[in-house]
Amino acid sequence: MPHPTASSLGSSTHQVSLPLSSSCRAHSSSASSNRGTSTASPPRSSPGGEMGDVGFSNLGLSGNTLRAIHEVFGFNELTKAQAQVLPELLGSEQRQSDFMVHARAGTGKTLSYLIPAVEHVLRRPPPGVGVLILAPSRELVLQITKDAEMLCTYHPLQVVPLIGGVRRDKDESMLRRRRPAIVVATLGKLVEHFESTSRFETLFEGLGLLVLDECDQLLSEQADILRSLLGYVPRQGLRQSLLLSATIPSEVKDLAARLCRPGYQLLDCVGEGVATQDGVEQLYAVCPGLFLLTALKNAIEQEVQANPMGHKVIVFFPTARLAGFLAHLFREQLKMRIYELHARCGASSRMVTQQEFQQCSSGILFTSGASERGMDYPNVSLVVQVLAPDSRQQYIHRVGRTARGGKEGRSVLLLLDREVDFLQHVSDLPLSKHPLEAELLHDERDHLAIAVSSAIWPPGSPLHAAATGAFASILQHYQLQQRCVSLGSSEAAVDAASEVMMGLGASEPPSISQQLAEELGLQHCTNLRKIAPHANEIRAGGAVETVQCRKMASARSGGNRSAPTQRRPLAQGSTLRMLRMGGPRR
Ligand SMILES: Nc1ncnc2c1ncn2[C@@H]1O[C@H](COP(=O)(O)OP(=O)(O)OP(=O)(O)O)[C@@H](O)[C@H]1O
Repeated sequence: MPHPTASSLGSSTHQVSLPLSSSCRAHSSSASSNRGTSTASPPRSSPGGEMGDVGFSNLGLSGNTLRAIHEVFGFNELTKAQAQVLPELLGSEQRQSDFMVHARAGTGKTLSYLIPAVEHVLRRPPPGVGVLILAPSRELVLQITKDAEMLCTYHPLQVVPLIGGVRRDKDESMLRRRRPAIVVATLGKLVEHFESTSRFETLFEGLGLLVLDECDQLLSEQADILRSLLGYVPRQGLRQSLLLSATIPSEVKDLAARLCRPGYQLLDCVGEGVATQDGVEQLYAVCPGLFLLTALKNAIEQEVQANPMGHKVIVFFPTARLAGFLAHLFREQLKMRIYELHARCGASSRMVTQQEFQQCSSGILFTSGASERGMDYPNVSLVVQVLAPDSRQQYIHRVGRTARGGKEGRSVLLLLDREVDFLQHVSDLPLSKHPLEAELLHDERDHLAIAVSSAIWPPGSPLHAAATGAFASILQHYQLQQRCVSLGSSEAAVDAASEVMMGLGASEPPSISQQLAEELGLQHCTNLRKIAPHANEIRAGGAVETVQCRKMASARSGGNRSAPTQRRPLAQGSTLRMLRMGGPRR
């Protein structure tokens, strides 16, 4: 299929911004969402003070939409953000205007666009798909689909998700069978269909509404692919666009202005106010790399002890490989049950984990980018961020996974001592030093240091391979992604990554391939061990673990890879224990 010319993103329009009152703070219902359960619940009463005073019944919605809001979601009143946004969006079709919505995380943006979307297709039944909703991750697409289906419970409208990891022929048969009015998709999967599936574009000829959820991420990180997509769907003038996010930096406003029709409106529920939701206590602790694991374990432990039956913890890592390695380490070495969800998990396991973590009353999830935006896990009591986030926006979205819907929660940021620069980027947020920082760094009789000693994850073991991949991914993170922390030099990035790995129990920093070192601009770093390319190389999670490397490692450990105690660190004290001597002990 020929590639149509890209349209709207390239054209320029002028922007008319109509900021609303900035008095709209992030208050919403304390009622928990029905996500994660399929049963309808009775209407919930709204908590005084948390909600706006507008009822859904005042919006002039169709009877079946209203019934679903009351009976399936159990909501009566709009959140304050919804009260600002929904009347504008519902009345906008006649005015032919596009909208950008800026409202804090957890304030109900999803229903703010789903309700107008459903009313739109009811008023103007499309020949094919009438509403296309784009979101940056598979998990978010599935969550939005579920909400859309709940909202359509009493309407004969079908919703279909299109995400990576599902075969295209399966998508095609679902589209043929269900004939959806609403499609929710990740950009990559959608463009793949437009490029490869016969007559796919005809489905979208009657598209009247395009929604970009987490628009700043789609516009900045997926701009090229978004531009391709816009070549396939009806032009700007023929459809309405709604763009939403909890973070809309000014450069994104400029990009968005090109996607929207001239005269688009900005509905700003945050204004000059604090960018994070009211109910979240935000703390940070500064840890030497060698104590990172201790701080993480203690932060989780404190939460479990405070809330044995209802602790729900999300731990964010900067990379999928680090999340995977730590999940493995916690399970094997610390015997803790950990949910794991990141880009390196298979598609079906991601779906299962998402559902399980949504439904559990207590649990600990180790994750990375896949969960940081839009995900609505009910009752998350603690969010931990390990290492400095890449950006202010990332920090805000991650914090937004707790204290949603007017509830309360805590967030703890674990920064390396080299990363304190990050705090400048969030100096306007109510983030304070953890009052129990010293306790977080305390490892009773080096219990943890011993437990994670690398002697019991010898070269050749899955944990060793995962550690090698995690190390490479941290280097990649510092060299290519981290925009808020300047470590000063490539050597300092290697030192930071090495320290983290030693803190996680490695007896020495892993090595990476010469090729990867060159790709990351680290080939001249004398503090980095590099392995020359080898014919028998084995890809081990992004780093290259060669047969030669394994032989070397095996030789170092006495030639017997299956004998974990060659270096007897448990008897003599682990490398980590020894390295920590003189560190913050208590
Ligand atoms: N009117 C309402 N009354 C009570 N609860 C609501 C209402 N609207 C939404 N909620 C609930 O509030 C929670 C957060 O809503 P939602 O996921 O739409 O937030 P969001 O603003 O999209 O957040 P994010 O920026 O993280 O994507 C959900 O559990 C949702 O079901």
